[in-house]
Amino acid sequence: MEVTMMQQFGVIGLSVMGKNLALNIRNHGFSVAGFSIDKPEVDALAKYEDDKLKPTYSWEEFINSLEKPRKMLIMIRAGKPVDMTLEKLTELLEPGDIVIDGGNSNFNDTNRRFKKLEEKGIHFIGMGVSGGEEGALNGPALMPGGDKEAYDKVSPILESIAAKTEEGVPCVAYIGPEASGHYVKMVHNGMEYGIMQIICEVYDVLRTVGNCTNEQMSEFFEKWDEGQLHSYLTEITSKVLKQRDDLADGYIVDKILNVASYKGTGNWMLEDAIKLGCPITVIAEAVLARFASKATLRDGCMPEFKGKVDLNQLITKLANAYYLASAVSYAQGFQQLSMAAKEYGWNLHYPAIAQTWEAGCIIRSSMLKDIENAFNQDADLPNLFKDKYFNDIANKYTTDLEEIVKLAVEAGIPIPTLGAAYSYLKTIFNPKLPQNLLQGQRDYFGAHTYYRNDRDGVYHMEWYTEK
Ligand SMILES: NC(=O)C1=CN([C@@H]2O[C@H](COP(=O)(O)OP(=O)(O)OC[C@H]3O[C@@H](n4cnc5c(N)ncnc54)[C@H](OP(=O)(O)O)[C@@H]3O)[C@@H](O)[C@H]2O)C=CC1
Ligand SMILES: O=C(CO)[C@H](O)[C@H](O)COP(=O)(O)O
Repeated sequence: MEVTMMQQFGVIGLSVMGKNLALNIRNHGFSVAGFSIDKPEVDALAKYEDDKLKPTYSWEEFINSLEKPRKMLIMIRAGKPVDMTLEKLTELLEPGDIVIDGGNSNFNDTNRRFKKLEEKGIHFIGMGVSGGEEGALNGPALMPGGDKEAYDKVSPILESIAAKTEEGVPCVAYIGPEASGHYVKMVHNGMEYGIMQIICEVYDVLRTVGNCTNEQMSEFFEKWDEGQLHSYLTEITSKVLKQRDDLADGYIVDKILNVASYKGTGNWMLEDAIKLGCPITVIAEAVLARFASKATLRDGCMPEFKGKVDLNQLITKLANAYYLASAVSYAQGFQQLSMAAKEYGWNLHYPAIAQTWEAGCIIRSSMLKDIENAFNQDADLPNLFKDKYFNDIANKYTTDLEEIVKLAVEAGIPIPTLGAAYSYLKTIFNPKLPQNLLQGQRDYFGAHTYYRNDRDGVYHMEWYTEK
């Protein structure tokens, strides 16, 4: 009698991410079934079929191939497709089954779906996944949130497929209840937007003020990647800059249209920052810079630097400015996480979150170890720059950031994130902000009241006599 082997895990959606995650799971010794509504995607997976990898061609075949309680990952386009998939799954699943949504879903959607599936006894995990195509296959960073009980049942698979830190720790940690996992991924992506835009501005200063060639810039980023600026984004920037065009002469970076696209996770972070009142200025500028790249009139004069600089000094200052501005992007991300945790009642463990990002993901960098250390020393750190290491780098590098900002202004180069990082640092360490005047204005026109800096209580000034 033929015995049908049941699969330990299932993956729905076999595009770049889903297919590679299915292969990663199989490569780690777990049996996996794959399904997509798109038959060619299943056919592509079928090329790897073996006793641990089963392509399936219908919802029923997929569901019936899974061991109970069923454990599965949805890896499809975020938004309506996820709702449609969950609707189909609720017809077929049983209480106790576990569904993970690994796409970049909006955390508000995840909260809604979590509650809806909970009513049916189905466990729902909203899980951020980072690492792109390559990470999905060889080790992504995973940010699961939802039922802890359900997480414990899938954690052996997740820990096994995740990237590992230098110390061998899997880049996956249970984040917390409800949509906290997708929230953390959203913040990851916001910081990613921030650091990517910072790098673009560094590139702009290098090419305009430093008059550097693509090959030179590529070498600088390569060199930086060997030091404290070591990060995935530094590394790939070096590679992007030196890539030759495959359709014409020259470098591909000079042919790529300079209009930024986005799928919107950074935008969502900004939306929630506004709701929470969180000053994520660098990330906000990075989101807006993508919009601005579409809105530009393109008919003004090109940035031009007429002064003289010592290239070696420029490189050193730029490296320091890049490092410090990246620290601001991370600091703002963690600030939003702590404000969200309070607002939504989540007990987030910041060292574990930093550790999850140390390998496998797009924002991995050597700075994340310093962030992990900072939160290990003080779990309630109100701002990363309160930590000694980050306070020291702010003291050490703010002058260089300031000089880069001045050079960029002199050359007419827009520096929304470098400028925002500078202003943020000048704000958080400033005991003499000018918002006393703003409070006076508000009280003048709207009787909005103000606090005083010399005595307790709430005050209102009779600014003028009624006519
Ligand atoms: N690409 C990346 O680097 C990363 C992506 N992600 C996230 O992972 C998820 C998957 O990403 P990726 O692999 O790039 O693929 P896409 O985001 O391009 O989504 C394509 C997949 O979604 C499926 N799909 C679309 N509509 C439906 C529907 N109505 N019902 C069922 N399936 C549907 C597609 O099937 P069909 O071909 O039939 O349309 C295909 O399998 C997304 O949420 C993405 O944001 C997360 C981290 C990194
Ligand atoms: O999640 C990701 C990386 O971490 C995805 O690549 C995402 O699409 C990036 O965001 P955007 O498309 O808005 O640039």
